[in-house]
Amino acid sequence: MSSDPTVQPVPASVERKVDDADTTLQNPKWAVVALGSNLGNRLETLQGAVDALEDTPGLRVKAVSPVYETEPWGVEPGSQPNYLNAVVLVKTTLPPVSLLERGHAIEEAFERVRDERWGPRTIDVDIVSYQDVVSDDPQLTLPHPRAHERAFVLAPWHDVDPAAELPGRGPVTQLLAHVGHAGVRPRVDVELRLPE
Ligand SMILES: Nc1ncnc2c1ncn2[C@@H]1O[C@H](COP(=O)(O)OP(=O)(O)OP(=O)(O)O)[C@@H](O)[C@H]1O
Ligand SMILES: Nc1nc2c(c(=O)[nH]1)N=C(CO)CN2
Repeated sequence: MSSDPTVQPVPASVERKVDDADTTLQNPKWAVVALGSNLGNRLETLQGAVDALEDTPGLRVKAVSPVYETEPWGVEPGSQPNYLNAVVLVKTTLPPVSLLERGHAIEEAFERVRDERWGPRTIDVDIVSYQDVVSDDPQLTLPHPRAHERAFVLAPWHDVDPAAELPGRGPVTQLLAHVGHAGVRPRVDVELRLPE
């Protein structure tokens, strides 16, 4: 019994939202993040992005792939410098859109300039997949709509998780066998550190 007029009942919709948030916080999800750089000190920038991801509240970097030297995909051959690419496996309590926002903030921190489609960039942070979420929202399409055709994503991902599957597309092993390794080669002379 409450006679205090300032105590309002909590609406069921608010209770549900709080419960959902609690469930998310107790239930970290796996996500796969692809990193690419073809301007500036590419390796330093990739490491900076890995460290910035790890510095994110609610996110832990669980695995960092080998680094690949890759030919620019989707543009005129020779029109851009080669990329360094890598893939990072993370466990996070952030919802997908917050993970995307964090990726954009990291791109901004590295002064990425967006002018042309698939233009050269200091850093690109793409959300390849978020658990088994499938979404065709253009702001955040999951899995990434072009990941299945990109050896520069599939090869490093396969290295850190050979049993991985791309939701709706199938096992990464099969997708990689289909696209082949042309234009991507492991850079065994360099590596990214898994933050401590
Ligand atoms: N899975 C995703 N990961 C990252 N961005 C996404 C994703 N799905 C949709 N987007 C949207 O795509 C927009 C453009 O992203 P970006 O500039 O990184 O594209 P891009 O890297 O040049 O090309 P691509 O999308 O082919 O990798 C972003 O602002 C973002 O809202
Ligand atoms: N090799 C390579 N090519 C690309 C890359 C990339 O990361 N690596 N990213 C692109 C836009 O996301 C377009 N083309």
